[in-house]
Amino acid sequence: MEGASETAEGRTWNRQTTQEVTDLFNDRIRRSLDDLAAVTGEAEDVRREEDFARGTACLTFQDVSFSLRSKLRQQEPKRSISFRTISGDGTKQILAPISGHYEPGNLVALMGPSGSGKTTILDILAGKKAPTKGTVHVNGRPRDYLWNRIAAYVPQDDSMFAHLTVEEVMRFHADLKMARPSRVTPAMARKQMEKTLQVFGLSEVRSSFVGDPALGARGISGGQRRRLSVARTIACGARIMFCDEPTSGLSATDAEQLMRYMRLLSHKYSVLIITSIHQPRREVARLFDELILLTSNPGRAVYQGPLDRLTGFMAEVIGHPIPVQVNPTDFCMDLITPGTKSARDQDFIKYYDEKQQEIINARVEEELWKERQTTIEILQAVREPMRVFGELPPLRHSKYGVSFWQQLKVVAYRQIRLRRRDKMHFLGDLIGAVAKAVIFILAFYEIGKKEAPLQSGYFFFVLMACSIDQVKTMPKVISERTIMKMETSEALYSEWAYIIPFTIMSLAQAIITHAVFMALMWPFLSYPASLFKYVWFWSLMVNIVMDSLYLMLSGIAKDATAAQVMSLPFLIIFMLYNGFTVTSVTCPKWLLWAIKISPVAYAMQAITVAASEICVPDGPSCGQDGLFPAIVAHFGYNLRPREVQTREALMVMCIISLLFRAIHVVSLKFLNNIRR
Ligand SMILES: Nc1ncnc2c1ncn2[C@@H]1O[C@H](COP(=O)(O)OP(=O)(O)OP(=O)(O)O)[C@@H](O)[C@H]1O
Repeated sequence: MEGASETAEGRTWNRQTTQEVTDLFNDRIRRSLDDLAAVTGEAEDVRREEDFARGTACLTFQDVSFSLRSKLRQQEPKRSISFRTISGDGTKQILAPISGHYEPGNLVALMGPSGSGKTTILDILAGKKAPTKGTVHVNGRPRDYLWNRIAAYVPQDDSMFAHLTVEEVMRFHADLKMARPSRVTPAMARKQMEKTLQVFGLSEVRSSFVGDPALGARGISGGQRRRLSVARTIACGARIMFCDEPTSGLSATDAEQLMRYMRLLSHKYSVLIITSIHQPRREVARLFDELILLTSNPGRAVYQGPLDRLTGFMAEVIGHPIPVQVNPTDFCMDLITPGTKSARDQDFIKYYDEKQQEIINARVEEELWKERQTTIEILQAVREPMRVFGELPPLRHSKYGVSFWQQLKVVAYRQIRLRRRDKMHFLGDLIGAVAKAVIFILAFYEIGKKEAPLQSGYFFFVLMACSIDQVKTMPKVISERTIMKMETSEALYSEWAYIIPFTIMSLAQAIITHAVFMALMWPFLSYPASLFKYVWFWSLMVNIVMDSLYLMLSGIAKDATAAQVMSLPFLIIFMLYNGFTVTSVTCPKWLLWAIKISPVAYAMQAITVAASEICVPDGPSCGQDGLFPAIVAHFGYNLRPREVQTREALMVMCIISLLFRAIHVVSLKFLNNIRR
């Protein structure tokens, strides 16, 4: 198919039979694997596939730097601070200005000692972190809203849902990033995914759960998680990829296989891949085309250029020829790591500042003026060869690869699956509801036959139990949030596609478990059935409002401990000013607002008033002592007509709940972003 006219071929191919399309597709898959076997790191080891190497993107960055406001200045004596890292205005330089230009079809290694700013520069180039100064351009233009459609990022930590299989993780990403041509059947897509899994050595574990050692959920190994993290990103078909230490935790053989595939990808399809890596062995190092060497204190570039020129550079410029039997990257790292016995970082810096920087700056200036494809043109070009396999949906002018409905469908389906799989989550809730019901039955058995004041105590404790019921969900919601943040920062889906199904499902779960609690407990209380709807409804309302509170805090807080601490003032106000222990009669006037916003107070009032009407001396067993009217008066529940009270209670509870949920949405969108 190489070299043919795209439109002519496109028309011809579209007239092909389904069998021919399938054969073509399978042939491509097979050839990819054959090509991988040929990757050696020699020049021309990989042949560029012209048809599928369209839509190319180069990356240019100019004087990119990153600094932080430093607290060290106030804490440490001035002499102990390196003059190079803390400037006069108290900022700490993490990354000194660096410029560069990288062409498509290159595999670029980013190396440097720990803390030299490799992650920082990757984050800046990938658009995860704003630089303090400097600009990043793609094809000579600032990155636009379509950036995440052509770029992908593999972070250092592999945050994934424990209860998804390897295959499902892969499919989730592909379904949200790639539009599938009409004649590519699910079976064909699966075959392609299997190829990727095979390349990454994951075929054997394709049906295994990812797992999470922190949660005690068994799953694939750490190295397999790392490979999956890279594989799912690669499967998204990005034109520029950033990988933060993709080989960490991998065996030498696995690391080599991974980097060989990256070389294949970059050379065959003209993808630009920039990856940080810690001292690769010789066989891996030779797979890279370009090298960016950084040193630390502060992080700064000391060499930028082709990797195969490193040996000459070391001998001629630095005056340290690389011994034949020594790994060149190990040798370099020893020299550029400040503070070591063999450190020659100052020689590197001197040469870089005096000679190399000027050449790089001139190149960057020149490249920025060249006319290249816009992002939308890149996306159009990438689609063209795909027409071989059928029609594609219209190109979306959006940062997301698929429509909102498709995002919603894929994300909701995953959430349903996770809830179904994470049996302990739902079952735990159900068991909790049953246990709570048993405790209440033991404590309040036939409470309906007892004195009215004791019955008020029962109402109060039901509401208390419903108030703190959902507090346990916060740690889980926060850990899910981290994954969601990671995924939305990659523009896999919008926050709404996560929030809508999440809200519906957590609400449904709360309603079901609350109903179980109430239904189990009620028959043992000797209350008339007519009171059930009031106790059930108002305690459910309290449950829902408090659930919104915990969700809001889970969106705002940095971690679960912070969320629990932040919940205390709310719990004190809502649960102390509850119209029972503190009533509108006993409360100081200036604190009446606390009762006015407490959902527990409204629910307590509504249930007691309903009980006073149902539980009368001549009526059902409850309230035979005739004390309910006195209790209603004592707590000041009779100050306004019941309809007004009900309307006000519903309004306040709905407003508070909506307010909390709105803050939850805003915080999910804007707070706790990944690496900003
Ligand atoms: N937001 C931040 N707040 C505080 N310190 C930061 C921040 N970002 C970066 N740093 C500091 O900047 C330095 C460089 O960090 P970075 O993670 O980029 O280094 P690295 O080369 O990737 O390190 P490693 O190889 O250990 O992953 C480190 O000392 C780090 O603590």
